[in-house]
Amino acid sequence: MELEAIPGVGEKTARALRELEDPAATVESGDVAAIARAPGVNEARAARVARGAIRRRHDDASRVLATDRAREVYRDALGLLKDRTVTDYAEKRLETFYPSASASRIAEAQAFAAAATERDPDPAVLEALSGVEPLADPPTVRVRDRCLATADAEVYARAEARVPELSVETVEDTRDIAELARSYATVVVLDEAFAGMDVEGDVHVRPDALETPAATVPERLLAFFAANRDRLEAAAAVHEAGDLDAAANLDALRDALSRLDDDATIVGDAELERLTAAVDDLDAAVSTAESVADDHLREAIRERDVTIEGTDFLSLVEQGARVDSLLDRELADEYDTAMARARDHLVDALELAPEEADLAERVFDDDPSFPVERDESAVSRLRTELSAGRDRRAARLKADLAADLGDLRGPVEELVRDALELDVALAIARFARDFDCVMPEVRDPDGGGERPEGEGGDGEDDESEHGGPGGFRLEGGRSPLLDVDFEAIEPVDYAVDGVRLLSGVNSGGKTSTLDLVALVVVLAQMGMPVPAEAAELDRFEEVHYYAKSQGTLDAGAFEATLRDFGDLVEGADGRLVLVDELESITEPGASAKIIAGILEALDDQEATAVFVSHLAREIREAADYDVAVDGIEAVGLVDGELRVNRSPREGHLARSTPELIVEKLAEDRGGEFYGDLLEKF
Ligand SMILES: Nc1ncnc2c1ncn2[C@@H]1O[C@H](COP(=O)(O)OP(=O)(O)OP(=O)(O)O)[C@@H](O)[C@H]1O
Repeated sequence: MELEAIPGVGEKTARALRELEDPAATVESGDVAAIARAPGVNEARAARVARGAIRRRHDDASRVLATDRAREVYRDALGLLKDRTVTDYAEKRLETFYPSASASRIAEAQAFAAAATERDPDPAVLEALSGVEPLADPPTVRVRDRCLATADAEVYARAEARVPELSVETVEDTRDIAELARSYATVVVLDEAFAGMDVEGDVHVRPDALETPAATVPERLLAFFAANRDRLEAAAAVHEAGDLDAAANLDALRDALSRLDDDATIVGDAELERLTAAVDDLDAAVSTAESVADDHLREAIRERDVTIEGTDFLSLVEQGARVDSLLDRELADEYDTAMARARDHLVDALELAPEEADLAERVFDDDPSFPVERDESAVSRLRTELSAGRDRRAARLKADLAADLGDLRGPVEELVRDALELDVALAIARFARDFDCVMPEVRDPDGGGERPEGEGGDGEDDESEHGGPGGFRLEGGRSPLLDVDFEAIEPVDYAVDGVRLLSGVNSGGKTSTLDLVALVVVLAQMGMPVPAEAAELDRFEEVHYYAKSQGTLDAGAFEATLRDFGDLVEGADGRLVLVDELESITEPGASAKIIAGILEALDDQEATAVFVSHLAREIREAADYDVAVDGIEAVGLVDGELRVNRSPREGHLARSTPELIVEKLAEDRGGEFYGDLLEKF
């Protein structure tokens, strides 16, 4: 796949993405964390790349969010979903859901969301999710006791790239290899040509060494698992808490992790621990053994009467002869016992194995002396033997563990990804539960689906080819973005096909209705469930939502706004237009005319539009066609408070707040003035 063909991926990003192991598959996977492993690509950029890949897959060039307010609603919708994630990953991954005009993309996202809403957001799973993060690549470990050797320049370059942990050395002949074997504990020769050579030391000819990194540098796998231990354990806990099928064998994973220390060394092997301790404690144990022998001899000498013959005494005095000979003669048995005790101490303290004990024997020789003296060269031989044993054991255990971890490497990647994706699904599930959502029906505007049925619609043309204006139908919609507790929100029913004016009392909920419609449409085209009892809508190409302007515009801003609407009415088919009190941009008379003109143009194009306005009557008069007006009705004034029916009534011009107040005064007070006033409405 040409990475540059993905919308939003330039040359630089493509170059970074090519550093990934399998760029095309990674980008297609939508795995934001995996994409973000490309150098210099942060998670926000990764989400954009994933979105671009989705667009490309669905040949989706749509830009549904056509205005600032529409984009704001999308951000709010996304925010509601993101608020329900546990991991940063899920937050970013949710950004790959965007309102689309592509039927296949919406269907794909709906399938994901529908499966997600089946999930049970179990608190134990959510708790476990808090420890899950994308797997990290630890920094390269340098291994200094092993090297790679080759005579081939190409192999050299490949080795440097593939196994950065080891030094790569150039060799020409076996002499060079023998030289290396003196500086490194292990030499791995990469060229077949050297097979069968006879070189002293730990030298292996392994032409496949670059293809089998687990065997060549087990440290790499160990470091990876050690660095990711917490994440792996958390991902395992998520699967267990949720009773989910795990991509990796969790027992095998736990067993492998229990053999691995945080610094990527081996733990839990008694033999390795014994050998490590023996090397570390060797000097101290030899000193203690000397003391044990000395104590014994000191005790023996103290309790012994020694008779020295005159000649011996003379030779002691005259020739400086050592007292050892005396010891040898007089205390031979005691000396043997002292030596035996010293050796026993060494064997016991260091827990030496029989073949090591043989070497320990030689640390204390049979030449009598007091104080007892160790044989340094024997100590050094013992140390070399123990260290070599320890290193051999560690290397074997590392290789064994790396082999086990190698089998788990792919599966744990999936295990963690599944846990993170579960967080995405659970966020959607929680959103759907928290706001009593339903999966909307998103219809193909060019036919196929049913037409929206407005209030009073007879549904007779249900089977007909879908032509004419588009629309939406909402039942029991409740916007979580309203400034009211969700439980206190009154459900709204509203069905629109074509162009409508929405009238209504002040604070009746007109703006809130536009917000609800925009939110439902944006969520629906993201493929998400929507906060309603039932919802169906045409798939809109663009959503143009204009919020109420703050006061009258000056001439320049007014002209700019008019130009916006000029572009709008000349735009593409399949638009949803939501406009809140456009009249506030200029004086009421002019506003009514302008709005009427825009409505006419939109009606001609069979767009779907809702214009909130207090000038419904004036607009209707100014328009050259019969403008449909819906109304949010006041049911009455109770204790000075308006009671409203939040669901707009179709074909009904709602009475305004002033009219209601005049009516109330006419009723309460009577008299000609209020009666005449009322008649003017
Ligand atoms: N469905 C609803 N359920 C509960 N309260 C609502 C609902 N819709 C609106 N409200 C309340 O009414 C308030 C006013 O709503 P909104 O701003 O939508 O009215 P409006 O008709 O646009 O008012 P205005 O004519 O002054 O612009 C909201 O802030 C909210 O508190």
